[in-house]
Amino acid sequence: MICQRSQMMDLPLKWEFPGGKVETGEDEEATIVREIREELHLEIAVVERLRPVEHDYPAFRICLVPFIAELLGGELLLEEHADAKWVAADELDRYDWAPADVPIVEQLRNR
Ligand SMILES: Nc1nc2c([nH]c(=O)n2[C@H]2C[C@H](O)[C@@H](COP(=O)(O)OP(=O)(O)OP(=O)(O)O)O2)c(=O)[nH]1
Repeated sequence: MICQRSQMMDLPLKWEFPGGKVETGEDEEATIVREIREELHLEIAVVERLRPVEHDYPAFRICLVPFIAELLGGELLLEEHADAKWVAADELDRYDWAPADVPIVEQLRNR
């Protein structure tokens, strides 16, 4: 699943993999499960951790930790994003990605 950031967010209208920042005391897997629940109203189970990617934006550096997850349930409701789509791995390069995501798109396309 790919999501389009809203006009109100940083990196407006760029596509990303849904997620968010780790909170104090939380591990990375708990973060992705919580963020997907909060942002999309979906329940997931983590299946695999992919290679993390570091990226320098003009104002900050980010480390993105990508996961493959299984969808367990829920009804999709977009709390923050402008759009969400299910796309095949070979369609990922048609979207205008947040720059930090480009190496993750490559990892997925090469699997
Ligand atoms: N979730 C997510 N964020 C990404 C991706 N690529 C990318 O550059 N980012 C950037 C955008 C943001 O600057 C940052 C994630 O912050 P966020 O605003 O989504 O996190 P959050 O939901 O925890 O929000 P907040 O607590 O700061 O309001 O990472 C991506 O694929 N997914």
